[in-house]
Amino acid sequence: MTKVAAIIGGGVIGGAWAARFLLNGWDVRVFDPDPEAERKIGEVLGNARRALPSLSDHTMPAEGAISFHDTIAEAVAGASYIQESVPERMDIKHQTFTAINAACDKDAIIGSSTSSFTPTELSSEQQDKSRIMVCHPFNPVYLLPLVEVVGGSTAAPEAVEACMEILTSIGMKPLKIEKEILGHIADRLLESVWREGLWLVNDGVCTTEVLDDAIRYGFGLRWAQMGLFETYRIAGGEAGMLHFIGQFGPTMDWPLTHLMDTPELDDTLVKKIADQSDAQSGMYSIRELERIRDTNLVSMMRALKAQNWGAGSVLANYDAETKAALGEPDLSGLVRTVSRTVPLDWLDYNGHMNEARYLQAFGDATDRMMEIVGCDAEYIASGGSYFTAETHIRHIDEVSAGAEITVDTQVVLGAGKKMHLFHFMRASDGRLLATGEHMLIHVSLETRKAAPPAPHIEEKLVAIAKAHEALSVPEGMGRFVGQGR
Ligand SMILES: NC(=O)C1=CN([C@@H]2O[C@H](COP(=O)(O)OP(=O)(O)OC[C@H]3O[C@@H](n4cnc5c(N)ncnc54)[C@H](O)[C@@H]3O)[C@@H](O)[C@H]2O)C=CC1
Ligand SMILES: C[N+](C)(C)CC(=O)CC(=O)[O-]
Repeated sequence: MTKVAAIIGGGVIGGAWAARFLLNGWDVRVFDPDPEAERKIGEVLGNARRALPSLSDHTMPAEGAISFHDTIAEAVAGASYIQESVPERMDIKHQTFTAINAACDKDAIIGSSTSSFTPTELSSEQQDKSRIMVCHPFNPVYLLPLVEVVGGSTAAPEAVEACMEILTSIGMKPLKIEKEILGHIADRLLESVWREGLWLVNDGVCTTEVLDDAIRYGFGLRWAQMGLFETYRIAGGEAGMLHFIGQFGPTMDWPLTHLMDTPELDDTLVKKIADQSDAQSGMYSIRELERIRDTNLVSMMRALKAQNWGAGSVLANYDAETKAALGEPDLSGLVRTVSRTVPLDWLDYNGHMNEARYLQAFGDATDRMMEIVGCDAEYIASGGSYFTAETHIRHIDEVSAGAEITVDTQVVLGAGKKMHLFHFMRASDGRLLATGEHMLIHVSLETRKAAPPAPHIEEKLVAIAKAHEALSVPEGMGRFVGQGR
């Protein structure tokens, strides 16, 4: 059954929530009084379609349908999840929750994007407070996994759990915050850095650009993968956190910060900041800046996925789920071993998928075939595996970021220590993009030498190879470089 989400308020944050749900297969119903809302959300969706599928190594669910509605009552009809993202004003939030509560399904989860308010404040005018909670996301919501989920003393624990499950299923990392407090956790941290930044620009210590450089060339990279405490533990050397605090604790009493003090945001300071920001980034439109940000985030998060670390482990778990949803492959004909989108970081200076990525996709296809025959992580840990001995790739057609590609695999030979595979890579319109022919040899990981596979693996491989004898010999098999066409 199609799942339905309602998005109430479709600005910067609501539009990106809409994209996150839609691209995860949910139908999305939007209410926003802004006559330009549909255009703006359309543009955010365009950027999300370009970036989000890049994070996964498997095809995402088919996109849901988006619709725009004239009232909150219409938008929330039939929705099991409702996300409020109206302006950060308590009067508007209260009116919105009243309208939502009057019309929504009685067991629908209602999340608020509020960056400051607590669930107790948000639900204070509602009879039923049990399904209203803070679900505070981070911009861009369609890429960044974190959502601070705060049920406070008003939301029902089972509603909070149900909410966390939904957010996990759309590839997010719901972080349950047990104690409600203004600004939750992350914005309290961000605000102290923001406040200090305003002072440094106000006092003429640096420009907006120098300040941003101080973050992105240094501690920003550390924070992205280890946060604050783990980073400082390492900074304490072998003695760790105790030594770190021993050494730097006393500096906390030095006048290094303005903390609660804010410079007066008068016209002069606002103009100074806006002018410096224009000089720094005014050559790009906001949509261009979003695309630059998204490409960088995708590359960084994919790097973390390869390490199964931090934000990357959320992606790895999401991929495991999408892969499991594919079910068991049919082995009687060509076997589907890869189905994915070409990610943004696979492009090169020619504006198409780089040659090395063809091998990466074929390598993934081989890994999948190994898994199918039983050479999975558990078997490899027991000491057996396959090594690739020879590869021949033909680059037949080009493909660009965002394109859907598949790899189908023929087992040419699967007897003894040998596994001879022939991969066909195709675009979604059926174009043959490349072929990959690979000879793999089973090895003992102890001796690092050729060795027979376990009987259950050879049996399965032989059975697939036998079934594939009915397929025609792959065109191009056994070709050599320079051979005429
Ligand atoms: N911009 C950010 O970086 C973040 C914002 N948030 C939170 O998200 C919420 C929305 O903020 P933004 O998207 O930045 O604001 P925004 O100004 O971009 O969008 C607000 C949207 O709400 C619509 N709106 C106004 N009155 C409405 C009503 N009565 N019913 C429905 N829609 C209405 C507006 O037309 C606009 O499209 C706030 O609670 C904010 O604290 C959370 C995380 C990050
Ligand atoms: C500026 N802000 C407080 C609304 C920012 C956030 O709430 C989170 C973010 O995305 O930075």
